[in-house]
Amino acid sequence: MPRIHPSVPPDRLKRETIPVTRLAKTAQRRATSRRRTLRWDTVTARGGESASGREVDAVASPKARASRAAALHRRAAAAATAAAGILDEIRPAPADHHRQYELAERLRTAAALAAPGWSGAPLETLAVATPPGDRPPPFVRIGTAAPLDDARFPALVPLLGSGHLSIDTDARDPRVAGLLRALLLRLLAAAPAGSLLVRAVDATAGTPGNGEPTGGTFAGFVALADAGLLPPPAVDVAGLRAVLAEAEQWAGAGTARQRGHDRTLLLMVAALPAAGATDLDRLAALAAQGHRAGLHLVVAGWPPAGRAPLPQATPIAVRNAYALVGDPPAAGFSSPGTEEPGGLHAPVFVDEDPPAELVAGVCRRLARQIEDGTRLALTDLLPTGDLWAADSVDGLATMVGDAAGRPVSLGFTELTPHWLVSGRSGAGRSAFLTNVLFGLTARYGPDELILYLADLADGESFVEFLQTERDRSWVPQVRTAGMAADREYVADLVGQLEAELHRREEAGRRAGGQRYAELRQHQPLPRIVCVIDNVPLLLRERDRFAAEILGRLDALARSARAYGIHLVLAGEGDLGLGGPRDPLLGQFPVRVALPGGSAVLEPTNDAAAGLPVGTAIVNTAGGLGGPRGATRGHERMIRFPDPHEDPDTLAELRHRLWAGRPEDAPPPVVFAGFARPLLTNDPRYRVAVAGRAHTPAALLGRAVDIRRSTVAVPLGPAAGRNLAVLGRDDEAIRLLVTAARSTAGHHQSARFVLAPLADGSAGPAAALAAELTGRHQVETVDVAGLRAAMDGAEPGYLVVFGVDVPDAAELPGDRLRSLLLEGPPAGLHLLGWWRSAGTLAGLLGPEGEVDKLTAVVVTDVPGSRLESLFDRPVLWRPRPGRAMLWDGPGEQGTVLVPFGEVSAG
Ligand SMILES: Nc1ncnc2c1ncn2[C@@H]1O[C@H](COP(=O)(O)OP(=O)(O)OP(=O)(O)O)[C@@H](O)[C@H]1O
Repeated sequence: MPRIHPSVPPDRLKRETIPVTRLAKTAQRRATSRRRTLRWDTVTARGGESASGREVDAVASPKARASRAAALHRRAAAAATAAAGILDEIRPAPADHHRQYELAERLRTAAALAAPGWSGAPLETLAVATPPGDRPPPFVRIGTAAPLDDARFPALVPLLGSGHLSIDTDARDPRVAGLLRALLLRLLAAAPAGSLLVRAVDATAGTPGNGEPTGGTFAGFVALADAGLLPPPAVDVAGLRAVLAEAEQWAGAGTARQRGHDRTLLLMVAALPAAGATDLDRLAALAAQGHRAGLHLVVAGWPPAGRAPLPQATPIAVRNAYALVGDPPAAGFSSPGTEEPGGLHAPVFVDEDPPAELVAGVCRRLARQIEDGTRLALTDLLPTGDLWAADSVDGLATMVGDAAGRPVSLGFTELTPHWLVSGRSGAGRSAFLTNVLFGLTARYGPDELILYLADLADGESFVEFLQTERDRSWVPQVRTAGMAADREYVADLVGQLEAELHRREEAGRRAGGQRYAELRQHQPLPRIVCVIDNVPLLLRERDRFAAEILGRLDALARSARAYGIHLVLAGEGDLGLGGPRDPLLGQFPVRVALPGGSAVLEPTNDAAAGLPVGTAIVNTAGGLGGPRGATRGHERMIRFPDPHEDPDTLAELRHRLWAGRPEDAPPPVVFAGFARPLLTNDPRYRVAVAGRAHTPAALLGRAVDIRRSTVAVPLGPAAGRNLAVLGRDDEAIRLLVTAARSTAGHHQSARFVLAPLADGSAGPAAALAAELTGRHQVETVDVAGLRAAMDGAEPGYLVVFGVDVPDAAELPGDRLRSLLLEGPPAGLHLLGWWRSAGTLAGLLGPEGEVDKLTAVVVTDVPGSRLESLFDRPVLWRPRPGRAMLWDGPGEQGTVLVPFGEVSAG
């Protein structure tokens, strides 16, 4: 049985707390005698149980009896009011100063033992860093008891683990509000983080008649809401009922031990709303039972009119200057049997409002500790059993996070084939996608799942899935990955998916109209997931290219769903895909809104407003909302882990996946838009220098495509097999040099005539000559020498730096033209650099068709200036590190990354 001052027997406390002054003694005697009178009167008025009362009643008429009863009642009420006033003024006074001091000293010592630190020390001695105890505190301080002005001790009450507390005045009285805040702060700060959950009822909070929202009594504790420790208070009867229902569930679940956890639920009622009798009954019933099940109540404003004291509660009565503390449940401040229960015989000055910064600091500390303690890890989203245990015939599914403690799974099926993921930069989009991709690759093996990954934003993406310098492992389901990808890369990726879709449709048709699941019975047909991040960069230009790719995505999304091909489009805002009614969006029923990602939800759905990083709204009905507050079966708010928090786990998982790969599995083909390919590393160049290439070719760079194809201009014996490099920048000169160098790589020995006609070209030409000399015949010539070489028609390569410089005017156009046409069949090819499109276009015959004369690679000349050359609109926006090649009739052009500079040796 809990006692307030364990080292001091309660009867002693009572006996030794004696009135001190004569005046006080007299006052107390008067009060006692008045109290007796009052009791007699009250009994008479209620039941007429005195002998005299019964006699009078026997002879009087009912009317007279009624009016006498009313008079008695009025008298009794007046006497009660007067007595309360007098009692209020009387402070129980101690009798013997010396013993009072001694006793107070002993009680202080006892209190320090019973309620150390947060639960009992003066608030001004506590700081945010003051450590909590190792369990919720059984006693808590409510203020300072002062039997004498200078003999004080902490007033403690038993609460958690044993009973409740009621206060006769609610939090509209600022002293009560302060006491409640102090009490709550002490309890929360003293208990280990997360061991004490609080629910609050506060009719002073909410939006009162003036329309101004108020945070109410516990506004300062708001930081605990996100941590789930103290949700916003119930402000009305509906809220009260919800809290009561939760508390009843808690209490109904049995003792903490039976529930299997040792958390305590504290229900703080700061001010009751206009509750009905049933609500009050429920509250009283909870008090009667709850303390055995780890539910404790602090109810301010109890008892309401006509109600009994709160069961199992220590009552506090607030008076003008101090409070009176009644006996705790099942334990008096006096020894049982010695005297009638009378509570603590000393006035108590209740704790004042704690400093706001102390409250805020403690709440932040708790929220942080809870967050740290409940933070999810990537491993929480991974399967617990074997890797690759799932099959994808009916769809793919993976855990994407947790909603209120329950795992949330999201999938790719025919009904939910494609996803849109939106969030502002830094909102955890990569984190979310990384979780999803690892979740999938851990569940579905390479024969069940293939991944294509692309990110249009600058920077390294998806590196966790790819080989790096230090770690040569990779995730075997990944076929290709494009980082800092150009839009041409994405167009090629879409082309790859279109081709695969076509292949699957064809197979289905050939098999008599079979769909995916049936087709899989005869052939391996992994599901394909293609993730494209930063989609707005794909559509930024709003030109023909963007319109075309949107149309292709739409068509792909429509048909691919039935053939196991799935798209995840991610980025900021609405991803540039158009308004919510855009038909393309209809193909994407799954919407994931990260912080700042509301645009992928319906405009009226504000579920994603104010999300913190690490959370998302997952909606499987195209972003559709629903009535506010209603449960939405199609929508969840999830928390998800930051997978990069534990790089070791990521690396370990990648190694496990890699170790399980099929023997011949090639690593993913990686395109990094910010990197320069090197000629010496190029597979086609290596084949050439090994003497295994059939036709000589000028190698220019790597295409911006998913295969990273080498961009080559074959220089066979057909008319027009020449190369014109068009541009004014250094890139153009470098391209010419690379073309010559790579062509040389195809020959054991060949003849190269270098003509550095343009200013500044002598240096590159000399370097090239030095490189080629030894193995090849190299001549460096001027215009006259070039003309001679043209006329001589000896097989070889004419490498001309500046075909259209003024000096070269001596080269007649018709001679050049016939060289381009007739030279190659005779083994003489021109690799020439032009600075403007006009002179090159001047070589065209009346029928145009530049491809008959030469392949053209362009650097910094925009498409609008190329129309005269190609005789059609050309889509080319020059940009650093990129060039475009047209080789062949009607060619759309291939965007390439030219090889970087490095010696061919
Ligand atoms: N679940 C999470 N919980 C807490 N922090 C997270 C979580 N996920 C990501 N973060 C943090 O948020 C920051 C941004 O994460 P991430 O790189 O995934 O975002 P992003 O939206 O892809 O950003 P960007 O577009 O700028 O690359 C990182 O510092 C990361 O550590």
